Amino acid sequence: MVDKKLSGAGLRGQVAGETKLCTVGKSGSGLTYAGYDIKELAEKVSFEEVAYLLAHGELPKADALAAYKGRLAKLRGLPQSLKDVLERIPADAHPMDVMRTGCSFLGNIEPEEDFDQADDKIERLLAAFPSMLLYWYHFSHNNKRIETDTDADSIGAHFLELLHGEKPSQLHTDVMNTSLILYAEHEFNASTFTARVCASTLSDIFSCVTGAIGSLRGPLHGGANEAAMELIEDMKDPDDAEKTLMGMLERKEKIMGFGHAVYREFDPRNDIIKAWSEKLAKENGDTRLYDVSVRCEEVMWREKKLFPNADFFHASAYHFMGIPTKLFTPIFVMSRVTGWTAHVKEQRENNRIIRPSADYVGPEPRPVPALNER
Ligand SMILES: CC(=O)SCCNC(=O)CCNC(=O)[C@H](O)C(C)(C)COP(=O)(O)OP(=O)(O)OC[C@H]1O[C@@H](n2cnc3c(N)ncnc32)[C@H](O)[C@@H]1OP(=O)(O)O
Ligand SMILES: O=C([O-])CC(=O)C(=O)O
Repeated sequence: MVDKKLSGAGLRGQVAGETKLCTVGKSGSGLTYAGYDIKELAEKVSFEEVAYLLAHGELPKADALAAYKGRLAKLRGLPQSLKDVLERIPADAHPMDVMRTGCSFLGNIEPEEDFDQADDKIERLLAAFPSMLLYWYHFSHNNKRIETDTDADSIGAHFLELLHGEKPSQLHTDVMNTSLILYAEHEFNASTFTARVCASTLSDIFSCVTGAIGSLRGPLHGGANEAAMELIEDMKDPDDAEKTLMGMLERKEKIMGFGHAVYREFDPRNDIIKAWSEKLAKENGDTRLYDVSVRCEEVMWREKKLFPNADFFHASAYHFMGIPTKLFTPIFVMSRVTGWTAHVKEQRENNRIIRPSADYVGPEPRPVPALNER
């Protein structure tokens, strides 16, 4: 991977701390979790193994994995007071706001009272996020109070089963597994940095994750998968896609799902999710969304040397699995909570409060005028 000139505003290229968790754009395919290449992880392991790796530094042995999955499965239920809160959130709320409120409320009723409870709280959040999201979704949209316990063997399958009310196919289970792996961790991205700043004040883990959800919500970060879907859904065919994009580029509009703050030539997660999107398109028997996405990729590279990031082909892949667009970014939360919380633990292990400085560009010192003189 070619080194990108990283400088300028947005703290770009500045080292803000150390991590053992992840490298972005350094070597090989450009993304590793605890030394493991993302491509190999996506091919060989489950999301739960990646979650364990991020929480504990090593991949689990078979018995540790079985115990971990067993614990997660038992933590899927929601307390009545949390269900009551979720029932008060209107159907037109953004589901990312539901995740943020759900996380924050759980921190009230099951608080982290001591840092040695961190692993238990991380497992609780990981297990409860899909339940929170879909309990709210079905109540607010279908007036239905769903049972959030399932016997699904994975978080991805649990999510799909709660969403659709039936067991997912193997293909859909595999796509969700890969998607959750791809989104799990990404060094000092904006939401993770938010979590680390919060952790550096020695705050509790629910506060760190609640803040991170707020940062992920924006369209320049996790919200781009939804924005990408809104872009491609109206494109009739590849030629229409090309025409739309050329117009947007001419008007200097941002194309969501393209570009990256660190990668320069490609995002290593793109090829992986793109391949799954193609498989899903074929299974669906309607490849329009996949075909227009491929044309968008070609046009953006030809015109601007911009490439799809992890979010772009996730849009079509999720759509093919019948996932409503507004639930796309919350799936990112269900996954990235593993990375965020691993960073919180890492920050706590070697902490100094994060407190940078600013260049002052305001007025020179001046006297305060009286109210009637302003
Ligand atoms: C999982 C994730 O969070 S991945 C990121 C998801 N976000 C998106 O997809 C939103 C669209 N993309 C973007 O806004 C940006 O590429 C970001 C926020 C991801 C990175 O921002 P930066 O690091 O500032 O981008 P970078 O320095 O590479 O930008 C270089 C130039 O390309 C332009 N550019 C970058 N991305 C895009 C895009 N998607 N569409 C159009 N132009 C773009 C920038 O405006 C900039 O032009 P300028 O120098 O004339 O201002
Ligand atoms: O690293 C970033 O800036 C954004 C990103 O791709 C991620 O968080 O997955």
